[in-house]
Amino acid sequence: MTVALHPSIDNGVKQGSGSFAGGTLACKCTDHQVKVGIKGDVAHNHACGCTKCWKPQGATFSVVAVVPRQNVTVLENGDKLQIVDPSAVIQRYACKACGTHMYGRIENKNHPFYGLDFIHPELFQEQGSQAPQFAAFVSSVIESGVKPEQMAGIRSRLKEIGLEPYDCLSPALMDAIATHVAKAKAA
Ligand SMILES: N[C@@H](CCC(=O)N[C@@H](CSCO)C(=O)NCC(=O)O)C(=O)O
Ligand SMILES: [Zn+2]
Ligand SMILES: [Zn+2]
Repeated sequence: MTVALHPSIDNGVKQGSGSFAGGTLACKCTDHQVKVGIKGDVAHNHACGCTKCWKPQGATFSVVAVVPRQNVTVLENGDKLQIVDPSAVIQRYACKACGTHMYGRIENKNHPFYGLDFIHPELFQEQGSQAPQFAAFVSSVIESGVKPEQMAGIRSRLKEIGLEPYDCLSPALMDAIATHVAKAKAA
């Protein structure tokens, strides 16, 4: 049986249009949906195996990307949003009724990713946003109950669909973090 990763990539990774102008994220409620407007395309879209990123029912990975925080606007039913864990680096705003994470925000101005919000592109009502580029925090799925002996199959399936598996972030993002830290130390 094929390993299930996430419904939006289990049948293969669908490439983005390359000209996605933005759209609206909607939560899973059947009425009074929380809606969040996003300007422009997402960046660094990836499958994430960490325990903190929101996954739809039954998924092993989340699919999460970043956008500039000024490109994120709560459009409807923002009163249903609450921060999942105020002590986390990424403050994830979730719908109180259905649990869907609508956006995650970093408030620490010294964090390498300050200024970027984390969103889940599968919640777009529109098609064409950037496709996932890699898989991050792959070993972390064990923390959610995946057996270590399943990891070879999971990594193999990720590679098969074109998502290189990493146990932290991609080399490019890890380099960006290290560069930020080095500059902060030098200052
Ligand atoms: N093993 C841990 C890893 C959690 C973790 O460090 N997650 C990253 C990536 S989330 C999006 O890629 C992170 O930056 N977390 C900060 C936060 O979640 O606030 C686990 O699985 O929990
Ligand atoms: Zn909801
Ligand atoms: Zn994550």
